[in-house]
Amino acid sequence: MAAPAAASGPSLVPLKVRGLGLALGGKQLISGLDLTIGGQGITMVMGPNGAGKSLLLRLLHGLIAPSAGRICWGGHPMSASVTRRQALVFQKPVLLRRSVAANVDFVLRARKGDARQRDALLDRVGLSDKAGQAARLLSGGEQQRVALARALATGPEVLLLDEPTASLDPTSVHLFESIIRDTARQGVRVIFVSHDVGQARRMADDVVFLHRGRVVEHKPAKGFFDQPDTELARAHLAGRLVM
Ligand SMILES: Nc1ncnc2c1ncn2[C@@H]1O[C@H](COP(=O)(O)OP(=O)(O)OP(=O)(O)O)[C@@H](O)[C@H]1O
Repeated sequence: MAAPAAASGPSLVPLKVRGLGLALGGKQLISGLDLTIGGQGITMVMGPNGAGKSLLLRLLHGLIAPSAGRICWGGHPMSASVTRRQALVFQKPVLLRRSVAANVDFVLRARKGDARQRDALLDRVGLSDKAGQAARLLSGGEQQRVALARALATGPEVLLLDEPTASLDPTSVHLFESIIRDTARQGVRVIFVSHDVGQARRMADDVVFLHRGRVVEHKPAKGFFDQPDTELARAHLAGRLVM
């Protein structure tokens, strides 16, 4: 399937997936999945509930091992050194019972980062004024921005996002999206799972549409939204696709 390219910018780590399969609990959840992402811009992953979007992100981040096939990032097969250059943000923020600043410091320390970098990261996610507060007492949107600051603190080449704004209000969503756009412009490959068609339209340079553990379409965003190739994608966009 053709992999699209968007605006010019710093070159991003390419992804090549071939014949990916995953069986769990006796069920074949992903099979024969091929995907090439080599262009610029943000890739949105869409598909109905249970399509395999979260499993695909976990496979791409090396959290689970495939039953078949291979995944190469920048020409390198999955390994600890590949995944160290990636970060994954989940729908529910995973934070330490510490202050906002300490949450970011914890990640930075492993990378020999300093307080100046932490302050810059908190500024980037709009949380400078909350640095001393307990992270777990922040609002959901603020906690998700702490999670994003922690992800960015790792200096990732690849940022994987699994419905990170699903429980945020529109203002928090807007802020989160603008940070992601800036991050992508600065040379980070962003792969973003979302159920929200409006968000996918706002964010996507290309769209990967999954159904039943397979890539059904991978197209530049405009083509996908204006003229999907398949009835499955048309049905999904119209809100009438069931598994
Ligand atoms: N550990 C597991 N063992 C067995 N089945 C699993 C496991 N994890 C996920 N599944 C199944 O795999 C399928 C794909 O799950 P996945 O979470 O990737 O879907 P998704 O596309 O992210 O869905 P949603 O939009 O609802 O979050 C689902 O049918 C799910 O029940």
